[in-house]
Parts: sequence; C-alpha cells; structure tokens
Amino acid sequence: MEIIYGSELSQKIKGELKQEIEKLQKDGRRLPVLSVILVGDNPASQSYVKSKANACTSIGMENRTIRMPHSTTQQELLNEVQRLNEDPQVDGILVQLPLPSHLDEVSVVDAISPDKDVDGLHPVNAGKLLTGRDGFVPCTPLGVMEMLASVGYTDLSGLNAVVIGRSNLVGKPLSLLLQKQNATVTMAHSRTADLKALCQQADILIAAIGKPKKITADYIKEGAVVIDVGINRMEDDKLCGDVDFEAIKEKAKAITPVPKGVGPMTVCMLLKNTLKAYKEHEKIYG
Ligand SMILES: Nc1nc2c(c(=O)[nH]1)N[C@@H](CN(C=O)c1ccc(C(=O)N[C@@H](CCC(=O)O)C(=O)O)cc1)CN2
Repeated sequence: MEIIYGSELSQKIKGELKQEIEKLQKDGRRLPVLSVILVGDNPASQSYVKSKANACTSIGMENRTIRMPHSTTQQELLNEVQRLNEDPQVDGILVQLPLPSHLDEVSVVDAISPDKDVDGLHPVNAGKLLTGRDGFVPCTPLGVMEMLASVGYTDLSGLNAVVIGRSNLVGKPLSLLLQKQNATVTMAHSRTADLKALCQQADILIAAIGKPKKITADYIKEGAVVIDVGINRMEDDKLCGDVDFEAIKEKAKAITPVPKGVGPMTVCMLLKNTLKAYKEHEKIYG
C-alpha cells in the first residue's frame, strides 16, 4: 500500500512554480498577484488564508490578504470584489468560504471577474469545465487529479470511480474531471441508497462527506485507490478525514492521509491557477 502525501507532492509542484516565477523576476517582468478576501474571524478560515499567504511567499508570488470584519455588508463585499476586478495588478481573486451567514455566497462568487476567478467557482468557469473548454477549475479537484496521476492513474479507462459528495467546490467538478480521464463515474451523496455496496464497486473512491471516519474497511474494494477530502476537527483538537485510515490502509492500493493529504494540494493548485491567470492577463495586457 502506498500513502500519497499531498504535503510532499505539493512541495515538488511548488518548486516548479517557483522556478517559473524566478524566471519572470530575472526577465524584469511584473510578478503574479493573488488577492484573498477573508470576512469575519472563523478560526479555520483564518488558518487557511494564512497558509495561502505563506505558500505565495514561498514561491515568490505576491499575496494581498484583505481582512473584513464580520459586520461587513453584502454591498461592501461586492464593492471590494469590484475594486479587485478593476485593479490591473491583481491576477487572481479568492473569497474564502464559508462566508458569515448574513452574506450571500452565490452573488459574491458571481461578482468575481471570470478571468480572475482562480477558485473556478464562477458559473462561466463551471460551464467551461462542463463543456470541456479551458477555464479555471476548483483547486481541490485539481489537487486530487494530481494525486491520482502521481500513482500512475492518468487514463482511467475501464475504472469505476465513486465520488461521495456533490458540492460545487469538490464533488461536481471532480466527477467531471474523472469522466474526462475516461473513468465511469458515480456521484453519491447523503441520500444514496446502499452507499456501502456502491463503494465496494469503486476502483477509485473519493470521500468528501464531512463525516469523520464514515468510510470503514468494509466499504473498500481490495486494491482501490482511496482519496480522503474530509477535514474534520475532533474534540481532542486533532484532525481526521472521512475515511478510517488505519482500518483501510492495508486493503487499499494507495490512500491519502489527513492531515498532509489533499489539503496542501488545494493550496498548491491555487498557486498554479494564479500563475495561469497571470499568463492570460499578460497575454492580453502585458
Ligand atoms: N474559496 C474557497 N474556500 C474554501 C476552499 C476553497 O478551495 N476555496 N477550500 C476549503 C478550505 N481550504 C482552502 O481554502 C483548505 C483546507 C485545508 C487545507 C490544509 O492544508 N489542511 C491541512 C491541515 C490544516 C490544519 O491543521 O488545520 C491538511 O489537510 O494537512 C488547506 C486549505 C474550504 N474553503
């Protein structure tokens, strides 16, 4: 059994991105800029935003984190997004989710310019993914595909993939990416009948349910690749995934841990998307 460490794979990819940025610097070019908006004081979001800023710094990318108070109104947030849309120095914009409950996430995401939407959540980018065109793809699904590729899973012809979870951030885009690589994909969710029987057919199992250790060994087909997208904080403050890692690890061909699995890949793919946004931006205005 192989453990796929996102913490290690992301370091390798960040090294490649850093080299590209060093080349820009050497050529005296403008450097890519990522702007992250954080509203409120959710501790997990604060920590994710900090790791995004650190990741930018580590590869020489500029990060502009904009912290707005919990009391921010919808209009104030929309105004900030609009200001960043119009700022020619900003290549990528990300609004950290979830937003406080008084704010409407959908209209905020819709307000981000699609060519700066490095989270890939704008309907233009979602539509591009659906129709097989080039656009921005959400970072977690991109990271999962890199993890699969790292264990030789690129052409998925003849393989059954089961994705548990149907969110816009993970389940829906990931199902499309797996299908694009020729997997036969089933999307499962909380209302799926006999989830266990379905998972037992999966050559590739993706768990994005948000329920700690829900996927036990009896859900797993011998030799499956298991990707755990869940990040659940337990009462003892430790993190655990949606998959019972210890119980499954000997049955799976490859498995991702939590922490140090998919999470670091999400941040790494954000850097990759921002560099892509920068290159497009420079092609048009540079
Ligand atoms: N606008 C967005 N909001 C959110 C996204 C997103 O992709 N776009 N994803 C998640 C949170 N997230 C990034 O924003 C994220 C989650 C986890 C990690 C990570 O590296 N986790 C570590 C553990 C960290 C810890 O100790 O708490 C790991 O798994 O090893 C990075 C980013 C929701 N919001």
